[in-house]
Amino acid sequence: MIIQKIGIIGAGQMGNGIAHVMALAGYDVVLNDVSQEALDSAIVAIEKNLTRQVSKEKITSDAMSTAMARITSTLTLADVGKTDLVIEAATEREAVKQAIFDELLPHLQPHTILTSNTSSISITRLASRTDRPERFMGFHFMNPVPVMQLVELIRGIATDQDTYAACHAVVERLGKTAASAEDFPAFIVNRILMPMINEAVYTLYEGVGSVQSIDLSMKLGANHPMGPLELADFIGLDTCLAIMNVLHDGLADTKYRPCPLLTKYVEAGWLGRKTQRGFYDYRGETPVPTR
Ligand SMILES: CC(=O)CC(=O)SCCNC(=O)CCNC(=O)[C@H](O)C(C)(C)COP(=O)(O)OP(=O)(O)OC[C@H]1O[C@@H](n2cnc3c(N)ncnc32)[C@H](O)[C@@H]1OP(=O)(O)O
Ligand SMILES: NC(=O)C1=CN([C@@H]2O[C@H](COP(=O)(O)OP(=O)(O)OC[C@H]3O[C@@H](n4cnc5c(N)ncnc54)[C@H](OP(=O)(O)O)[C@@H]3O)[C@@H](O)[C@H]2O)C=CC1
Repeated sequence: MIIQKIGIIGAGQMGNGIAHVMALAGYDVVLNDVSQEALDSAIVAIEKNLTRQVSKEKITSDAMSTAMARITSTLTLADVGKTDLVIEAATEREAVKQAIFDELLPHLQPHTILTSNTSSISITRLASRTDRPERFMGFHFMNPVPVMQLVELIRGIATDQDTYAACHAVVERLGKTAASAEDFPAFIVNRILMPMINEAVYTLYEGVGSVQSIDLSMKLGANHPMGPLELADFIGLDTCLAIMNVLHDGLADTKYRPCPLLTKYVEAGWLGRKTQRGFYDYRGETPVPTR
């Protein structure tokens, strides 16, 4: 099947990154969110990130303006229904995603493929609540989307081969690489990455190291591009906690117990970069550790 028009639900850091790479690859994009403010900030972020690519001579300014012209934004989910492929990238809460699908389904064309960028939630369970489990799958980008090469593709129990092949072809047109993951809690990347981040928070909680020494150790001692606490702030502490809860509930093993300190930060609304405060405070010129 030919995919040309792509609907993206949720215009946060992932939604805007997905819109960016899709438009640059020549797809028409319809970007949806619940607030005009979120849509406006997404367009500003896409412009800024494309400009960065132009200044580094990765893309031409013509390619940038063509890509910007391919993106339309809307507050109405019905507009998203008129696309060939929908990628849901709203907040990592199952109830939020299910409510979106309930509202979207009556507007979808019969051929539309429905996918979720979820970091952890069961694709089979999300699909079972829709009218098209065979045309539903996980389409999991990594952050920052314009930079990271990988996309995890996750089949639910009912996903058919045509759907998988169509999504795989989109990943190839983006110039990215697909890895196939089975539908178990948090799939591959987050099954491995998130317990490491959670362990870094325990290391802080138990006083083994400060924010700075933990991040420095993993950057200089294990050659990670970002320390685990810096990365947690980058991903969003609410998203990290949500993923740990899915692992803990779904695999019923205490090794996935979210660190109480991670819960405390989320309860404080200190969600990392997106709220300007997390394990670091980003309100000044340079990030300052909060512990
Ligand atoms: C939670 C989940 O479900 C799954 C996940 O996504 S887990 C998170 C996965 N992501 C990671 O692990 C990211 C780890 N961090 C990194 O790889 C790097 O720190 C980073 C790529 C984010 C930034 O790298 P850096 O060297 O510190 O910064 P910087 O030099 O500014 O950026 C590197 C390149 O990316 C580009 N870049 C960074 N962010 C960008 C963006 N949003 N849009 C476009 N380009 C971007 C820069 O222009 C730069 O390009 P060049 O190499 O051509 O110069
Ligand atoms: N952060 C990361 O590193 C990664 C995240 N993901 C996944 O991508 C998804 C989005 O994450 P991320 O972009 O980081 O989150 P953000 O918090 O940055 O963005 C989520 C966006 O979804 C919006 N939203 C909430 N409810 C609805 C709704 N009913 N309809 C439309 N939009 C809605 C939010 O609006 P408001 O703010 O007003 O609530 C917000 O703008 C999650 O499933 C996450 O697990 C996947 C890979 C990496």
